[in-house]
Amino acid sequence: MPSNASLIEPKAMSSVSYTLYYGTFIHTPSLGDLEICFNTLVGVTAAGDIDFIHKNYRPEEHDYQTAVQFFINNRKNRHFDYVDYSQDPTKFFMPGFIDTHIHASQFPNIGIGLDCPLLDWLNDYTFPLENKFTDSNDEKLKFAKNVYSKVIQKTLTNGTTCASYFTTIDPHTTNLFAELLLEIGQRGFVGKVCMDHNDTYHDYEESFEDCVDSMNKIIERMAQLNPAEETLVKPIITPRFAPVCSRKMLKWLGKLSVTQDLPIQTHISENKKEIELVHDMFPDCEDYATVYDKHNLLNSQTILAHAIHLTKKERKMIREKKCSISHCPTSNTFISSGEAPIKQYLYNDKINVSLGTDVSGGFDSSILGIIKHCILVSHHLAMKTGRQGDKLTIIDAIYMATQGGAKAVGMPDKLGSFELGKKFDVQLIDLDSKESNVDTFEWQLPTQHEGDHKKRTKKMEDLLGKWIFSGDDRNCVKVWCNGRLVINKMHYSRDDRWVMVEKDF
Ligand SMILES: O=c1[nH]c(=O)c2nc[nH]c2[nH]1
Ligand SMILES: [Zn+2]
Repeated sequence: MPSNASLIEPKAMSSVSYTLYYGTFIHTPSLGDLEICFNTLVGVTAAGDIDFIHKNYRPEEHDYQTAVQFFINNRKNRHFDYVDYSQDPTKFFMPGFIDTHIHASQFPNIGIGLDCPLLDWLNDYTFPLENKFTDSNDEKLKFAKNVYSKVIQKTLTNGTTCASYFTTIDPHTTNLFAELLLEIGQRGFVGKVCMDHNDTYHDYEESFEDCVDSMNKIIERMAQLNPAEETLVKPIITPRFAPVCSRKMLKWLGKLSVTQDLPIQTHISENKKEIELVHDMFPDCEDYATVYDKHNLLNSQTILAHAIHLTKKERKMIREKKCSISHCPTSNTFISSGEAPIKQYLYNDKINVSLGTDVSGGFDSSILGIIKHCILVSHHLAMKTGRQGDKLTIIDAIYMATQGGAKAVGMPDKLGSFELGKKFDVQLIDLDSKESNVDTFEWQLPTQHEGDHKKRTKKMEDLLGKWIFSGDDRNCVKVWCNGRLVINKMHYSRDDRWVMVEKDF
């Protein structure tokens, strides 16, 4: 938001419903930049677009009635909601989290397979589970529906409003997954896993021809599914990782990305044995990144998960091709893959980095959890290297979880922060929610009447630390996706002080 924001004239709008949100809005509009906006009034259209922002709006200083009147007159619309949390210092709005790497089909395996290295972990735990989604008879559809509904609900209740998912090789249950996203109300990129060369586990692979057929099926189905003029679910081209893909398939997928203008996601350089395997399988390619580049799979719409052991040359290539990295610290720790030097990627190599839960290599489906873990892992890396500069800050982590994620999924102008024209994909945090694990004391709260703005801001920054390190899903009390309220835990709360009124001024 511009710091000298004044009442901004909203665009003409014909819809009958409009919502004004008033309270503290916190975001990281650019890397290293945390903005805490107290007493901010945000207007959201029925289509879920932010079309009005007024920072530091004080009813007692401005003519509040006039401002609301302005809305009504300009819209010929007397019906709107007004939601006010401004009096409560423990409540604040944050952009919804964006999880840029998660395997929906692996949700039942959370917590299973500790310390099993990647290639064994895939054969022992992951491929057998994913294979259960194949053959779409009624039983399989029931199985998939159960798992997929749970993972969407779980991530949404943790504040994830958008995610880039891997499903399995199966197109039918992948389409079912997209339908569930729309029904439950989460924005999603849906990746049918492509793998036609699984040398170590032949039970779970597809032929090249089946892959082509399945991709056509999901592209066609998702084009039908979205509501008019909105893209809430979108296919994402998903070669699983180089070791299980033929050159023919990689080449076809690269071409498909261009002809259909579709994003790409895959894994890269997660584990040292995996890197050796790629060198053996693609001896003509200098490194792992070159394998993808040779097949036209690296561009500004590519998300590369893990990227722990990159060479300098690979980092340069990733930067030049404008790919994004999805950092998955929980998974990298759980299956002992390594510590990625994220601070260097962000600030020295100038690569866009986002966060991924990587369920179920990662055991935590909450991006708030991944924020904690990425900071702690970076501290361990700094202790090992002796470089203080390897430590990630809270601001870095929030950025990766929101605006960095928005860039990674190709929606930097629509998601990730509070700006005019962006979508209202938002979470309401309440540190004082029912059964909250966060303890706050009266003297730690930034109040309206705090004369000193700096002091109030510092107190809010401290509260952010409390939320990140001792908070959890219980503090994420409301979630909106595309302006639609999709999670509401405040129905029965004694402390529910929000008001929703339809006034006739
Ligand atoms: O963490 C991971 N999870 C997976 O499912 C996978 N497949 C290839 N490489 C992978 N890494
Ligand atoms: Zn993964």
